[in-house]
Amino acid sequence: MNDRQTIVIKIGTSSLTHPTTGQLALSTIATLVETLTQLRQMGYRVVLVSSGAVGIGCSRLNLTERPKKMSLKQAVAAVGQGRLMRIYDDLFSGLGQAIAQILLTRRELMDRSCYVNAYNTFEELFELGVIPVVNENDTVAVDELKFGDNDTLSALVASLIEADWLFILTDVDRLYSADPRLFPHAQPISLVRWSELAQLQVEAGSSGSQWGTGGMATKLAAARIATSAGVKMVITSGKKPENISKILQGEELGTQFEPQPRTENARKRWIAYGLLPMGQLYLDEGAVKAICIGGKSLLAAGIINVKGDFTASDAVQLCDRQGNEIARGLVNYSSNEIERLKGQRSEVIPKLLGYEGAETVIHRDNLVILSVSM
Ligand SMILES: Nc1ncnc2c1ncn2[C@@H]1O[C@H](COP(=O)(O)OP(=O)(O)O)[C@@H](O)[C@H]1O
Ligand SMILES: N[C@@H](CCC(=O)OP(=O)(O)O)C(=O)O
Repeated sequence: MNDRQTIVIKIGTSSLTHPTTGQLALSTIATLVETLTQLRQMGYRVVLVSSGAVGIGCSRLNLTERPKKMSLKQAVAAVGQGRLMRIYDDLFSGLGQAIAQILLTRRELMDRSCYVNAYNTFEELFELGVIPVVNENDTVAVDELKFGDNDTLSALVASLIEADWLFILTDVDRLYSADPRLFPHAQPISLVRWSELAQLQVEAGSSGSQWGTGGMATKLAAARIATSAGVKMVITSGKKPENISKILQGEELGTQFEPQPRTENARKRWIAYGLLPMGQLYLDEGAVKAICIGGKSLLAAGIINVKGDFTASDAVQLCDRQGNEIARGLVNYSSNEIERLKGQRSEVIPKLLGYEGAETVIHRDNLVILSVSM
């Protein structure tokens, strides 16, 4: 019973194309389309995040390796994205399923009004019975504003639309203790509990093919984002898209990542995952306990170090003394001001800054806990 659950499916280049020739894996794509159409008809709200623009663009232009120069990669992606959507629209249309193209850059998720607008657009598409097909807008995404990989993009989209599931389809059947291509005795991992994820130790090497980008490291980063936002994430084989339906029916396939209970509202999720942090604040043990356990605001007295160059209202990462990220938040002061305030009691802020500023460095309403490293 899905009671209109929302599922996001990400499929990587390594599943969409042949690892050596770069040719399209048409049977895999067709099975994926059939599976997603069936799920949509069952009442699920379905989003497909699809890589492949660069890989398919290379194939179309007879390039034998993935471009390295940014401008060439963007040009090749522009060629491939059109063909990718043509392939999807031909197959989905054959089953009577309408699709939409959504191209995103980090910028769209950083601006609060854009974040809300993107959420509303997805909601309208779901009401129309459409399956959105999402990719990074490679043609315009510049380095400092790229998601970089579609594992991260898919996790941020799943958080944005408050998805119940995120399926990451790749060219291995699950996460292993090390790359099974290189370590034949690597141990399969079937379940990762929320409390284990922060300390999970695996050899998460790079991509298994020249066409992939993320490798397993970006999939673990995606798992941290998704599960923190209350989304259950599964890594499973892209060669068997039908596994999605089996997993939704309770079969324990692939690697399943347990989500933390969804407690944060949309605004706090935007703070935690939509914004790019512009710096770091390092806290002493008392401050970590106050914000993680006590749910309190961050005061200057608990700050031991500041890194980065940011202004008031920017997003920053909050780290413990060892540098482990524990939270994110919107600051009330610039990095230069916090450098002067750190370690000081709130009463002396007006004297130190020469004006009556906020009593807190980050108010608890603008603070999102990501993990508790006590
Ligand atoms: N610990 C690990 N467990 C499983 N696969 C791993 C691990 N470390 C590295 N890999 C490699 O990651 C690859 C999947 O990443 P990638 O090639 O980027 O796929 P995609 O294109 O689907 O994102 C696998 O083919 C595998 O070779
Ligand atoms: N936007 C890029 C995505 C790159 C990417 O993340 O690829 P992959 O690691 O195969 O999921 C493309 O479409 O090629």
